[in-house]
Amino acid sequence: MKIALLGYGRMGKEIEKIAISRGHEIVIRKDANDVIDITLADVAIDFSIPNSAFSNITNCLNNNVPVISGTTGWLENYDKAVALCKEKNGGFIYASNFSVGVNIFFELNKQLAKMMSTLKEYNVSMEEIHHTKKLDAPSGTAITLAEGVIENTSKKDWVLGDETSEENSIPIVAKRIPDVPGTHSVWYNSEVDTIEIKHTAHNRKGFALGAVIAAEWILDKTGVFSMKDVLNIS
Ligand SMILES: NC(=O)C1=CN([C@@H]2O[C@H](COP(=O)(O)OP(=O)(O)OC[C@H]3O[C@@H](n4cnc5c(N)ncnc54)[C@H](OP(=O)(O)O)[C@@H]3O)[C@@H](O)[C@H]2O)C=CC1
Ligand SMILES: O=C(O)C1=N[C@H](C(=O)O)C[C@H](O)C1
Repeated sequence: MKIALLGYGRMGKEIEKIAISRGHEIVIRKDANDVIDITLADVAIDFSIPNSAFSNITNCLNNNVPVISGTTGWLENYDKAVALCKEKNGGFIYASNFSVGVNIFFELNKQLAKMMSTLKEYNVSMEEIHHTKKLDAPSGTAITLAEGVIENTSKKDWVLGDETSEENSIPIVAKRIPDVPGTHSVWYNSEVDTIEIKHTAHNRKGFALGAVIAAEWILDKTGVFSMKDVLNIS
């Protein structure tokens, strides 16, 4: 499969290694100002920056190239990307986190939220820790975790910061520490105890492998999908 890497930074380079090891060819490596012909690729994988993800995705969909996006911090335009994908009968997957482990963790988080939903003595909060080069906060993964809690409890939204006076908001603390690939914790605190679930990425290989698996999976499909579809998690 001929792959376009839209974003050739930390993730683009990690994806390249895994894609080549699985027998694929990288035909485009695009950074900020590079002009490319996306039609050279069978599939595109976008791990770029918040300001460029949407234009990269629309370029793919307008040219009938299925696209996987892992870029975070651009979701104000997600619905427009979905609409364009449907209009063009294209293929599109966005995931805030492509690793198998985090996608299992997302399901665990939803199950736990369901179990905690009637226990009013517990307060839910979250923390995400990433490297200091990260542009967005909170992380896309933390937002997905918060959405999982909101779907299953009376919580209505999330706020960035360690405290909220809003009973219906989930506080998310974002910490930046050199070289941390990504650590996410969800806590339920009561006066008597704490329940904690935590996912720690040891490196970027899991994100990259998930993105390549998603690209292989979408090649012969049209529609808007999630990593849950790719991994067949029920
Ligand atoms: N969903 C997931 O599983 C994961 C998501 N991410 C997300 O992926 C994104 C990238 O992360 P990471 O690789 O660490 O970041 P990097 O900063 O290392 O890489 C981003 C790259 O995008 C390039 N870029 C800038 N503008 C454009 C453009 N218009 N088109 C294509 N590329 C462009 C930058 O080039 P230049 O240097 O020239 O500006 C840079 O090389 C982030 O949003 C991050 O949050 C990260 C890990 C996992
Ligand atoms: O920027 C990163 O590095 C990461 N970003 C994603 C996010 O915002 O959740 C996924 C992963 O945690 C690494």
